Amino acid sequence: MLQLNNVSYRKSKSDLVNSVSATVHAGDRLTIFGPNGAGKSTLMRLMAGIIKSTSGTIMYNDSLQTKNAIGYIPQQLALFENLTVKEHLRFYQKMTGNNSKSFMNEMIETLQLKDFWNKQIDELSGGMKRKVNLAVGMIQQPKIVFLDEPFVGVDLAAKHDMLNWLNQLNSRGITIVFVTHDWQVIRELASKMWLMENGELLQKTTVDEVVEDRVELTGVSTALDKMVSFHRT
Ligand SMILES: Nc1ncnc2c1ncn2[C@@H]1O[C@H](COP(=O)(O)OP(=O)(O)OP(=O)(O)O)[C@@H](O)[C@H]1O
Repeated sequence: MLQLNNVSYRKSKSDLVNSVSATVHAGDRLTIFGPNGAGKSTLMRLMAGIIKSTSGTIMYNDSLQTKNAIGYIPQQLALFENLTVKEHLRFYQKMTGNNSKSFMNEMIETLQLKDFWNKQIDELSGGMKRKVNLAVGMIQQPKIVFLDEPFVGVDLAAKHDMLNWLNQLNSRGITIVFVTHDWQVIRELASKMWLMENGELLQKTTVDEVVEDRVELTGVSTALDKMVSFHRT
């Protein structure tokens, strides 16, 4: 579905992403894992087409070359403080041209947005805003979605709603690529895992292999080794 060939991204004389080659397949549930500053967000932004690689190529298959096929949900909330939840979703619905009532209803239902449907964004808690941020990013019904730390500050109940919906979408074929430091989310949402450090993609593995200690980590820092070992069963 998406293939990276020796992709690098250089800024201020350093390689934030260094010669990454990998493939994302249709239907994947992939997490990119690694310490702060590893280059995870930068790699996702490259894949989502938000920034352009300095060298190397990213090939998208035909299904990703259609309008609205690629979704990106940034870590920074991109919401208008003085619009209500309803106004937000109607606005983005118009912008993306996705008028599917059933999708909108499913989203409202699963994310339980009705509870604060007519509230302005500046009246919402951080966790509620995250739900709206997710809804706004998904309204175009992308074929692949990149989510950067979508669960920061989200309580367990809201997290459950969001995970439930993302898993539903994935079971209908949407490819999910995300970054998080939240291991509970990784266990519930990811199947594949890329381990990243210092701009390099060190290992392509699976969550099961990591938690069951079936992956041999070579050339990783103590920090990454610790981050992985903490979560072994
Ligand atoms: N615009 C920029 N210019 C220069 N350096 C940058 C820029 N954006 C990010 N960086 C640096 O690139 C490196 C990778 O950043 P990135 O945000 O991709 O890492 P990350 O793995 O997502 O980190 P975190 O887990 O903390 O979110 C960091 O060292 C960061 O300081």
